Amino acid sequence: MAVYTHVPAEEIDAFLSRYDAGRLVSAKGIAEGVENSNYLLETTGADGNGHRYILTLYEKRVDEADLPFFMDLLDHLGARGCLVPRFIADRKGKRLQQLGGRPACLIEFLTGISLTEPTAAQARAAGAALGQMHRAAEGFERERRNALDLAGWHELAAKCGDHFDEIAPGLGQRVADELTFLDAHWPADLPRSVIHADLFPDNVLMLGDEVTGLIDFYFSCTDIRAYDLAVTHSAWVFSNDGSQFFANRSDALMAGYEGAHGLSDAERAAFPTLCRGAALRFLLTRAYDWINTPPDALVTRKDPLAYLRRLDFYANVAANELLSA
Ligand SMILES: Nc1ncnc2c1ncn2[C@@H]1O[C@H](COP(=O)(O)OP(=O)(O)OP(=O)(O)O)[C@@H](O)[C@H]1O
Ligand SMILES: N[C@@H](CCO)C(=O)O
Repeated sequence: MAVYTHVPAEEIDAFLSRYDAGRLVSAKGIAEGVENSNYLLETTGADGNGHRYILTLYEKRVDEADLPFFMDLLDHLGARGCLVPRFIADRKGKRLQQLGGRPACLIEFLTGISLTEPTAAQARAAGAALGQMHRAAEGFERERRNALDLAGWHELAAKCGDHFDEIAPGLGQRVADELTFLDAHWPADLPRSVIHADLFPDNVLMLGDEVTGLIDFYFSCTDIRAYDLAVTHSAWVFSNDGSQFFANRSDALMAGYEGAHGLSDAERAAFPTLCRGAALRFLLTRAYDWINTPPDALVTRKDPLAYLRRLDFYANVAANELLSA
């Protein structure tokens, strides 16, 4: 589920009256996602022909002060041909509103479905879309620190403290050892740019093998560009529980990215380490949520061990198994 804030239809209709968007026909809470409250709105449309929008109410992890960064980024990417949803302005030009006591935005609806089990062809298309996004991001001047960088992982690990071993015996020591490895090996001088930082299959809308939209930029930030590919790799090329690695998906994702953007020798050399960092990042956020979300909460907790398995894989794999020729 992801509707934390329930807003009556009359309030949504009144909210819509500030926009050239028509009147509300229906509002449905969207079950997918865990971070924010999302509604799919059907309206009569400004021209009476009917229109769909996404209404997002920002919950715990999105800081309202960051929203202008995300808005400017999606404007920049959209203007350069990326299929990303724009934030819609009301008649006074305002895009950030308040609704149900939360910061709220009306957002362009994109068609397509989120995948749960991508094929190799779909992984190739996702790799290409990420590469195109990185190209389109060139020249974007704004910066946002990645709160979930190596320093952030240390902070998160310290917050989980003794609770790691409640998830799996020995997990605390494994995380500590991995942080020691990454402190010693994390690359310092690779190209940086704005990155998506969470391009999981559920954040890529597709029709068949074609990407129709990249969504959920709420972790986007400035960091090592190839780390974005490592995050995407960790999310697209394993079974959900992390126990199986699919070489065909991995080769396709990497080939898709290389065709659209390319990797330097230094980025290729650092790629296995970047993947270890990506696996640790999601292991840590999932472990933190696991420890801090009651088992009977409405939201489904994501399994941290699915990312421990990926971490083990990346720590042992030969680099050439990850990098297509
Ligand atoms: N612009 C859009 N167009 C069409 N559907 C969208 C759009 N934005 C969101 N959705 C739908 O809403 C769902 C949840 O959106 P989103 O992933 O942004 O939520 P979230 O709570 O921020 O999620 P997450 O847990 O992935 O961080 C998506 O899986 C998708 O089905
Ligand atoms: N993509 C994240 C959750 C949302 O950021 C995960 O699967 O852990």
